[in-house]
Amino acid sequence: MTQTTTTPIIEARGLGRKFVVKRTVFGRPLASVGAVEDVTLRLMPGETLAIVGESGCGKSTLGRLLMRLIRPSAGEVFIDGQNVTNLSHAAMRKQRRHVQLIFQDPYASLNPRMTIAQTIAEPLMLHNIVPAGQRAWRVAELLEMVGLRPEQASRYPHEFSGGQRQRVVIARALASEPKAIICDEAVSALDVSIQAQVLNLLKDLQKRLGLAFVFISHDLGVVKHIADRVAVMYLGNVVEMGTADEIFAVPRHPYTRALLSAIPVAAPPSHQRAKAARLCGDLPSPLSPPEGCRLHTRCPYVRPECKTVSMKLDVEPNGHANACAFWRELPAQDAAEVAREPRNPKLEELFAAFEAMAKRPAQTVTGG
Ligand SMILES: Nc1ncnc2c1ncn2[C@@H]1O[C@H](COP(=O)(O)OP(=O)(O)OP(=O)(O)O)[C@@H](O)[C@H]1O
Repeated sequence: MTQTTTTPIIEARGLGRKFVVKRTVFGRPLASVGAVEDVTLRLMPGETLAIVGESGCGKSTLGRLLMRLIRPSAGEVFIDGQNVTNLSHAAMRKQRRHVQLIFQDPYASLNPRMTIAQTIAEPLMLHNIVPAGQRAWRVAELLEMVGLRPEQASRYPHEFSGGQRQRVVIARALASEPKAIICDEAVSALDVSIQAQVLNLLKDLQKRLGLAFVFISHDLGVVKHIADRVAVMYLGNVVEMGTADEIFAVPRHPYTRALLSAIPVAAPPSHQRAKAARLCGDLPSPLSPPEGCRLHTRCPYVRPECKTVSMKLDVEPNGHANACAFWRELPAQDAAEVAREPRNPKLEELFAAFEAMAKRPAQTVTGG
């Protein structure tokens, strides 16, 4: 079947995943966690969709569902137009070539007994991408693409820094010639300047290869500078989704406002501003999430109806979606206050470096 360029690389329709966390002595499920509930989204070619939210909100589970590493309990996943929800293990292995995953800890995802050349050549062999005689050449080319030197191919992971190891992981992901890469907290463990370099590399690769990214992160400061669109998650649900520009300029959902107001700021927020966006209490247990709107137990704008409303996304004509049934009635000045928050100077530095590097000619990396 010929695909048009408008076919999403990944599409989720009503995707859900429950994990049984307690069973009876006879093995029957007693308690389960709804890690992901009724998520519908699309990743288009060449775009970056960020998935953000607090720890435990279901970001990683959603990432694994999107590449069908785990099976959904509800809904469907399409990769490059093909429904992969119920594909067998073997068929899925072939399809997975199109979507690769990068984790936070590059050391854990590299085999310490394999050289970098062997590591990168593995997917080349597995998917039979280039003939055996051309593999060394392709490994060298991939190393250069991620800013490493071909002569580093014979080294082992422990001989590299954290940033260089993440580059190796990216080279291995690229070896499969994917259409999309899911980056699960891919730069979170790196320090600020190395983060800037790796983010810069990802953006550059996107431009050159037309790659799409799902960028899973708890760090909104980083997301703001890499994402085209953002999906905000709370207790397994997407509560707001829109372009990065809109989400950061006019956050609709109270949870998005709270997340934005939690970005570290240079000056302490005014009492007024902190109150406007502050959530009350702790994150409820995912074992027994609140009925109605999941946020109602913590929302500063809560009203009695919130205990019974559904979490259905209200989609505006421009595609911006948000799950707060009363968002049009929330004080508009609160959104403006949060959107105006000054940013962390350290992050500003990161992005300045980012921009400056984008203007420089490509070079190989000896340090980070
Ligand atoms: N294999 C599993 N078995 C049982 N519960 C799980 C499993 N994987 C995830 N969960 C639960 O599902 C929920 C979502 O977890 P997930 O790791 O997807 O969240 P997250 O937003 O990625 O968090 P973090 O940023 O801390 O990784 C959590 O309550 C978690 O405890």
